[in-house]
Parts: sequence; C-alpha cells; structure tokens
Amino acid sequence: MTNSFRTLDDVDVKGKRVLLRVDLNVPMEQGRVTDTTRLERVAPTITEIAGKGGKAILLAHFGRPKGRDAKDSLRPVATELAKVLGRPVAFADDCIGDAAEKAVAAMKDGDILCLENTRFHKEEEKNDPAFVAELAKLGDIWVNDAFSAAHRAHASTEGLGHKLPGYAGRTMQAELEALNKALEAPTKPVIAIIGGAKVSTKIDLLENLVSKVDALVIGGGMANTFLHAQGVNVGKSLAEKDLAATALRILDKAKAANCTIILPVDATVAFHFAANAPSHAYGLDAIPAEGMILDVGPQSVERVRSAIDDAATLVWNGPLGAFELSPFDRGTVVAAKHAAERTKTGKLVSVAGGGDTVAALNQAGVAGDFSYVSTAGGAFLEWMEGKPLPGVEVLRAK
Ligand SMILES: Nc1ncnc2c1ncn2[C@@H]1O[C@H](COP(=O)(O)OP(=O)(O)OP(=O)(O)O)[C@@H](O)[C@H]1O
Ligand SMILES: O=C(O)[C@H](O)COP(=O)(O)O
Repeated sequence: MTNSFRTLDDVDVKGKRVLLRVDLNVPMEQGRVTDTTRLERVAPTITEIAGKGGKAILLAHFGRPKGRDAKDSLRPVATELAKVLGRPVAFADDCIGDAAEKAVAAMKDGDILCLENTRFHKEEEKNDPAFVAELAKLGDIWVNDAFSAAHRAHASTEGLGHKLPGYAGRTMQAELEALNKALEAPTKPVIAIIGGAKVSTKIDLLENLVSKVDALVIGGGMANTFLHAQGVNVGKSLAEKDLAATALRILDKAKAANCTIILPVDATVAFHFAANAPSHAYGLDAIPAEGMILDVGPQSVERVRSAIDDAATLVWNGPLGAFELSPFDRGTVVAAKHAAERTKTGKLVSVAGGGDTVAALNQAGVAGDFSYVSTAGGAFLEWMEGKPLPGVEVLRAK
C-alpha cells in the first residue's frame, strides 16, 4: 500500500523549502504540554530534512479555534518541540502573509521554523484555493507527516498536495505500515473501545465500525450521549443530546450486525469538573440532576475487563473518563493495565490511538506494552473503517 507513495527517499531536499505538515495537536494543561508523544513521533522526519540541508517549515493546527485565539497558539508547543529535537525551532506569528514570508526568507539550509496555527484562518478547514496558494508560496515541496490529521481534507493536510510535489514523511509511512501489519487480518473476536469527548466528529464512524468488530465498548462523553438516547438522565454530563437519533440508529445497526454493545451500567459522578472533586458511584436510574459523569462506575469497569478477556484483538480510541483528573482516570487505567497484561502474555493484539488516549496509556505506564500505539485517533478509526483518507490519497503517486 505504502509503495505507491513518493517518500523522502525520492527527493533531494538540500536547499529546498520543505513545507512539512505535522500534527502538533498535543494535550496541554495551563499552557504546558502534558504528553510529548506526537512531538517525538514527528522528530525523525524533521531531523532528517534539516540534516540533509532542507529548510523545514512546519505547518500544523492546534485545537479547534474560531479565528485567532491566543490560547490556541502553537508557540508553547514549538518551544517544547525544540526541547525534544535538541535544536532551535524559530516561530512565525502567522502561517501566511508578511510574518511567514519574512521568517521563511531568513532561513538557512538546515533551519527549522514553525508557523502559527493554520486554523487561525477559517480558510484552512474550507481547503480554500486562495489560502492554499498563499501557503504554497512558502515552499518548494510539501511533505505530509500528519497521519493523525489525514482524515481532514484541509488546506495544509490535502490542498497543498495539488499545488506542490508531495511526499510522505517517515511517521506517515511508519503508521500505515504498522497499522497494516497489526490489523490487516485481525484475529477474532475483535473488540473496540471508543470513548473520549469528540462525540459529533466520531459518532458516525461507529455506524460502520459495528459491522467490523464483534463487540464495542462505549465510554466517556460518547457513552453519555448513548445513555441519554436510551432515556437515562445524565445530569450535567458531557453529552451531545442532539445526536440521540444517531445513537439509536447505531444500536440498531449493531444488533443487525451481531455486534455486542457494552455501555456503562453505573457511573462515577462528581459535582465539579476538578481533580479530587468529591464523587460517588451511582446506578443509571439515580444520576443526580446537578451531577456530571466523569468516569465509568466500578461495575462497568469489571464489564470492560471481562470484554477484554473475551477478545483476541483490541482497538481503542478515547479514554473512558476524564482521565486527566484523578480519580476519574480509574476506568481508563484499569482497562489499560488489563489490556497490557493480556498483550504481554500473547493472548491479545492491542492497538490504541489518539492524542489523549496515548497520554492516558502513558499515565497508566503501559503504552510500551501495547502491540502498537498510533498517534492517530479519528484518522485511525476512519482507516479502520476502510475509508480513504484525503491526506493519504493525495500522496499516491500520479
Ligand atoms: N465523562 C467525561 N466527561 C468529560 N470529558 C471526558 C469524559 N470522558 C472522556 N473525556 C475527555 O475526552 C478527552 C479525549 O477525547 P478525544 O476524543 O479527543 O480522544 P483522543 O484520544 O485525543 O482522540 P483524537 O486524537 O481523535 O483527538 C479527554 O480530554 C477526556 O478528559
Ligand atoms: O487530534 C487529532 O485527532 C487530530 O489532530 C485532528 O484534530 P481534529 O479532530 O480537531 O481535526
């Protein structure tokens, strides 16, 4: 599959301005990067380009800002990236226009420059041709190393591939090779665990996923949305209530496809979204109206453990609870440790992906025990479904 790409082996980058799309969408708390996995994964491509005398011009998004918003600046991420790379990373306050052009013009061969968040321009997500042209002015070639954003047909993830000669970066290559190897012909039963907070952008994926897996464990904000759809009062929990009809349709599809759905049967509820907020386990018929479900409850954790015991292959995206806040990491950590143990004994092939999911596995101390950990969350799920990823398709040699 990957052989049809042009890669860094097919181009001499020396002296070239290389527009390098990376995924710097890392977990952050109070302006500090809390997990550097995505930075470590793109480091080899950046180092290779700079080492070969190319000018590495990094393009990336951060968060989902509506226009320019200081809290979504990539500047602190660029600072952290410089530490990971062990070399300077210059920064430009915009990804197009004067600021970007001047910063690029000042680069010497082997330099690294990070441009400000591409999503500060609404044209990025619209894949607007004039915006693509502005970006393209800054480079001679485009290298896409952002597998985890390859499901987005945005200007920097896809549009540039039509304007400049495009090449796959080393992480893009490695992710596709590893996922193909681990999941091309998965041993059954296959179980998926889907949690997290990005309900509206991921719920549609579940519709296809239920025909590919034997069991689907749903946790996190995704589970709250399903529970609400089933008539459970989820109080003030994170849930996208307008997606109730979609959730019910997915449950029907799952039944028709013989996929067992494992939803929480109890919940850990707090009244504040804060670490160590007082919390209790409640049955689903007794969630307080002012409460927030911040983790799956103890009985649900046991059900997840036994679902993992029944599986030969596990794919996982999205934490089961608000794992950044202790003790609401419990469900995620117990499930992660259990999956890691079974993987170590050779009984389970375990593949997990996603910015926060990887951070959660690191927090549980088991990322190294999984069969494969992808940087990608949504992109990984779409790849699982067999959907063409725009950021990958555009790289295929024409
Ligand atoms: N019950 C919950 N209430 C509030 N937030 C939750 C809950 N469960 C999970 N979360 C939050 O979900 C977030 C992670 O979700 P997300 O869908 O972004 O996963 P991800 O692994 O980062 O995938 P991707 O790479 O696609 O973003 C975490 O910040 C976590 O706190
Ligand atoms: O974190 C991710 O999964 C990618 O960076 C894509 O981010 P998005 O879901 O905001 O497009």
